[in-house]
Amino acid sequence: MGQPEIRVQRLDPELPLPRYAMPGDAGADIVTAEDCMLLPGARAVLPTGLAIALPPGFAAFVHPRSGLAARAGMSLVNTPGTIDAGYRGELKVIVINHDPRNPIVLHRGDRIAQLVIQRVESARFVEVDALDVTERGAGGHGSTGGAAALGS
Ligand SMILES: O=c1ccn([C@H]2C[C@H](O)[C@@H](COP(=O)(O)OP(=O)(O)OP(=O)(O)O)O2)c(=O)[nH]1
Ligand SMILES: [Mg+2]
Repeated sequence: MGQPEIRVQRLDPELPLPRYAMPGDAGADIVTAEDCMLLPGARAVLPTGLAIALPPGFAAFVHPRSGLAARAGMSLVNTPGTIDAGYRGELKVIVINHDPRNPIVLHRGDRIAQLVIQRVESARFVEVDALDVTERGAGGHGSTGGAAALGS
């Protein structure tokens, strides 16, 4: 399959297009258009200066960056954020500071998240009276065991 082409509008012409840091990367980095200081536990909705037109049958997912997560405790509230194919508004990133002690300072132009472009299915939801029988059945939420014990 060829590389899909995605039209991007720079709402803020000084900021870069989404960019894969290395060839073959899954995530293309996107930046914040605004400075921001996140106190411990705080969140913010950050503009990116980008709008995109995904082709039908695609979605983009806004994922955290592991470096910022490991170094500073930053994540996204709704990770991964879902960008619908029909959305033409500005891409926003909903960041959160999970560090219990230290604030996180972000500057305009900092790479704060990464966009993963994926093909997705649009399903038909068909109502039935009963579902087919499977080995798992209704077991979930740790039903197969092996979960780490909670600390006391
Ligand atoms: O991290 C995100 C998540 C979503 N969006 C935009 C694109 C997406 O297509 C739209 C709606 O997102 P979602 O469906 O997750 O939010 P909702 O609360 O269900 O809003 P809506 O009722 O508009 O669908 O908001 C972003 O810019 N960033
Ligand atoms: Mg929605």
